[in-house]
Amino acid sequence: MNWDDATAEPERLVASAADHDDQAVEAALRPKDLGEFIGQERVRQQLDLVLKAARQRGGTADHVLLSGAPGLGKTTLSMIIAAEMGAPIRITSGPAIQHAGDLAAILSSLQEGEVLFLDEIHRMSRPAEEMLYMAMEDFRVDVIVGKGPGATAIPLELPAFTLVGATTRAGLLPPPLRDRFGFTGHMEFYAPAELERVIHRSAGLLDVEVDLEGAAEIAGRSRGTPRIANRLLRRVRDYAQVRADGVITQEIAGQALEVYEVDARGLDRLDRAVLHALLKLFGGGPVGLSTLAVAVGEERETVEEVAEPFLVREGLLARTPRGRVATRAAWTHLGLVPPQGAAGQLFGGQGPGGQGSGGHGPGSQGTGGTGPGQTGLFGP
Ligand SMILES: Nc1ncnc2c1ncn2[C@@H]1O[C@H](COP(=O)(O)OP(=O)(O)OP(=O)(O)O)[C@@H](O)[C@H]1O
Ligand SMILES: [Mg+2]
Repeated sequence: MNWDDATAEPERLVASAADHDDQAVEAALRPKDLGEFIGQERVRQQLDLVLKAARQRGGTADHVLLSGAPGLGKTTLSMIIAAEMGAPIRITSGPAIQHAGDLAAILSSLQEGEVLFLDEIHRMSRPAEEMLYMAMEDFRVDVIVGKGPGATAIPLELPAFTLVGATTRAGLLPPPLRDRFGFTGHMEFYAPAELERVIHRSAGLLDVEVDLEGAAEIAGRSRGTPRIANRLLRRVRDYAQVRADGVITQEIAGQALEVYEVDARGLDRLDRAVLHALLKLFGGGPVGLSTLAVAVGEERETVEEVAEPFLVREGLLARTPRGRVATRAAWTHLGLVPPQGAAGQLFGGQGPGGQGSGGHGPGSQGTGGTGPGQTGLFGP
């Protein structure tokens, strides 16, 4: 399999970016209004107020910026904003707008009150971005006609519109752009119980039967991401249909995801290969990224950008100035016992496996430290 670049990521069942198959079904699975949208309580409540207030005033809603990891529902929410405002929506993306002229053409063709959804807004070109500042603030743009000393700026009035910008990297937005949004919603990863609701809802729409434990099993492996939950549900459905009576139970979900190599915590083959190398070959680290990548037989970038973010988020791996280090939870997760004196065993991490103050665990011999991370390399 090819993990070499970002485009390879969707080949993974646990990739957070949409693949071809997702695109085909996502439209059908998208919640249509705020009431149907699961989780993200804070963003949902705040947005509800913003939209209700705008409706009461009979005006257009303030510009909205949505930030968060792929697959958490930014596109879905932008469509909901338009639906709640009873407004049409125009969808485009930062990379599609390379020239200011492209943006001017879109803006000038908007209807009054229309929602303009600008996905990956952090990837817009500079000149387009500058044009957007004025458009957002004054509903006006200056279109430059001609070149050099003869160029003139022709002011163009725009209809009032609501810009909904989406980005996976809010930090990459220039402050002047960020400041022009009236409301910023930061989307968080979903709790397992919320993902269970997503799965039950999607199962209903896909006409699949799933019981409570079956949904919980899939939710636990979905990395906090509705898109992954929906994808795993579809794969488990296949298995249930071919190998069983079509009903998704805990047992069926577990068996199916074992076939697809997605483990109980949502790690796939690549994630486990990285952890396995770190633990078995380097005693838990610290080890440099390049060395680790060679051991896994992958590119440095693949390990760093594809596997590590989730491992770090899960508290299984830590990036330290001395190199990559496995946490206690990593040893537990792979069912391994840390060797004596390994640095990795002294790094507690925050994972559920990182208990280790009791003095009887495999990693707590010796030094009398009261908790993980207090001795050895990472001690005071
Ligand atoms: N809160 C939610 N409730 C139910 N389903 C959801 C929710 N959020 C997302 N989904 C489902 O997850 C899938 C992905 O959502 P969406 O396309 O909105 O993500 P995104 O944040 O725009 O991702 P990307 O950054 O890749 O564009 C959709 O099929 C949608 O139905
Ligand atoms: Mg999207």
